[in-house]
Amino acid sequence: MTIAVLALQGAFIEHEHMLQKLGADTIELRKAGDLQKDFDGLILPGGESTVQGKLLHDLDMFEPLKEKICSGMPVLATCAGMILLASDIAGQEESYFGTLPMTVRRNAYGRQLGSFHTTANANGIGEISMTFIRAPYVESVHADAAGEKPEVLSVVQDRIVGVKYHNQMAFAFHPELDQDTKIHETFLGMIHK
Ligand SMILES: NC(=O)CC[C@H](N)C(=O)O
Repeated sequence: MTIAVLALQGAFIEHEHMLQKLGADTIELRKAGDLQKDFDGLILPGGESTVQGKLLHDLDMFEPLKEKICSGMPVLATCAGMILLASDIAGQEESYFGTLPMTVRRNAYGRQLGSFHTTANANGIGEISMTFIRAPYVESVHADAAGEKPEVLSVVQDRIVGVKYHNQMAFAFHPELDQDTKIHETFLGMIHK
């Protein structure tokens, strides 16, 4: 099983290490040509969504990646990655892939509480440790054209921080920075080879 990790900016190496620990092969997506390679799942890491969004367009990777997500490629998105998937970003005109019907709010915990650590439950995954770094949260999940809403997986401080919608799973925190491999294991379980 080969997982492609978007490696333009941010915390991608940590995802690769975690996947390798679980026995998956990894490749890095750095340029449009890398999208020709064979892979079974995609990771959109944390970092800075505005920078990642701009690079995706500049490098002509945006449309082909969006197509893969729309055609069912399993995706695990963390933090900035979650912002890239959201159909709506509060207070901001621009959105990116827009494949996950929800409104996210960026840098939503204020300056003082920009980074924090907690432990909470994620439905179907279990109790996990969560590291938030200038994290977004999900303000609301929306019904799609078929009337279906993303499943809320996790809530911290009354805010939605984990969702699943068909092939897309997104978290506001950084599971790759903790020892716990449960989220990555669950993601690999979404891939049927
Ligand atoms: N740790 C992160 O990925 C932070 C996300 C970042 N604040 C953004 O808006 O893109």
